[in-house]
Amino acid sequence: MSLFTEKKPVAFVTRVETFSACHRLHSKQLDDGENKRIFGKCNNPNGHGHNYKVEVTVRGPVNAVTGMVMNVVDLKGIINSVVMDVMDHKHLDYDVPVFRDSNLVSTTENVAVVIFEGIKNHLPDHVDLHEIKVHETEKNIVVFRGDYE
Ligand SMILES: Nc1nc2c(c(=O)[nH]1)N=C([C@H](O)[C@H](O)COP(=O)(O)OP(=O)(O)OP(=O)(O)O)CN2
Ligand SMILES: [Zn+2]
Repeated sequence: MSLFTEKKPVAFVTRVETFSACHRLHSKQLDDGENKRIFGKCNNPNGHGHNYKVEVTVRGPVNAVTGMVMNVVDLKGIINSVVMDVMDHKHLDYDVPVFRDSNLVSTTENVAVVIFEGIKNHLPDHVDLHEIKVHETEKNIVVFRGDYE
């Protein structure tokens, strides 16, 4: 079988970016005691910071002419506008509208969901957003693939 003559290969492409941000785990839906009990030291009003690593993985057919699912330069531009411009060197709870103006707690789970929802509609029609992986620390990592219960 020769390449591309019978079936189009489908590939996954990942772009990695890092950003620095601070936050505090605190739910507006809970009182101070419950916040302290659930979030412990992470509820400290002074907040704390992380160097987040975000892996954005898209899935699509490899174009027979360009050899690409999509140009990673274009993917980088999308990540810059959705993630870097919005979250880098920011306080997630006070500076990022989706957290500031809602009841969302700035957990890594919610950061991953926010990034997924922000990126998915910017992709070309033939490309799907497969996965967002957010490393809050080297030990704490969350994956979101767009699944809802
Ligand atoms: N399910 C989640 N649990 C926690 C999250 C989260 O996003 N999702 N986040 C935190 C805190 O933000 C905290 O920064 C991480 O806590 P921790 O792992 O305790 O961080 P340390 O660096 O202190 O960990 P060490 O064990 O000392 O290395 C908490 N929970
Ligand atoms: Zn934290």
